[in-house]
Amino acid sequence: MASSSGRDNQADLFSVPEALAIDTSFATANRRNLDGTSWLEVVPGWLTGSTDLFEALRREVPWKQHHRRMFEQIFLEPRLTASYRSIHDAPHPAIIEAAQALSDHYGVKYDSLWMNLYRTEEDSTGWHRDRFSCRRPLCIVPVLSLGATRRFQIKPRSGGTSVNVNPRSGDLVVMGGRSQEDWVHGVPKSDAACGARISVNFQSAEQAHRPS
Ligand SMILES: O=C(O)CCC(=O)C(=O)O
Ligand SMILES: [Fe+2]
Repeated sequence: MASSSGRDNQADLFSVPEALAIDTSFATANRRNLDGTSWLEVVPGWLTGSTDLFEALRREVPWKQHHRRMFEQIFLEPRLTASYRSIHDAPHPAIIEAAQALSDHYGVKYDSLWMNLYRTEEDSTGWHRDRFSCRRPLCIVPVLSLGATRRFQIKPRSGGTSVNVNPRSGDLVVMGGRSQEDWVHGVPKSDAACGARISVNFQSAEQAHRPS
């Protein structure tokens, strides 16, 4: 009897959702230089309890699919997006806490958000620079991944092989230095079936030269 109730307790323990928490020490941060002036940092497990945050954002954010004009043609973007011009309107308190931790750590005031919802492996973001949110040569752009693991790629604007990372739910990917000037990044479609992924891009008026 004792052992079977012990087992039950253990099963209960494992089903308890992890509390939402941010590693404000950035202890797992791993920075690599892309070249002499650009860098990419990955912080595995930066946010714990990310599944709850993923579910809340998926449910509560007013996701929309937008058209985009490219080469005189109009495309429906292969993903859903949402933007929050003020961090104070963020759809979950953990996002505000995350922005504060990022601002403290990277010395950039993150005050607005851009989010992507990749519904399935068919959704993607093409190669691009964050031109409108980064108008100064040196920028630091943190991107928090939630939900399914997808490939994030970055390659020199002038051509060359890409650096690939596969951020898991709760991992942070940070582009820094001249990476928005000299590099392009994207999230390609996946060959393997997968669930939904949300990426939260932290933006800053000071990097966009916008009055905050
Ligand atoms: O989903 C990602 O990891 C990156 C998204 C991105 O680069 C963007 O929205 O500008
Ligand atoms: Fe981007």
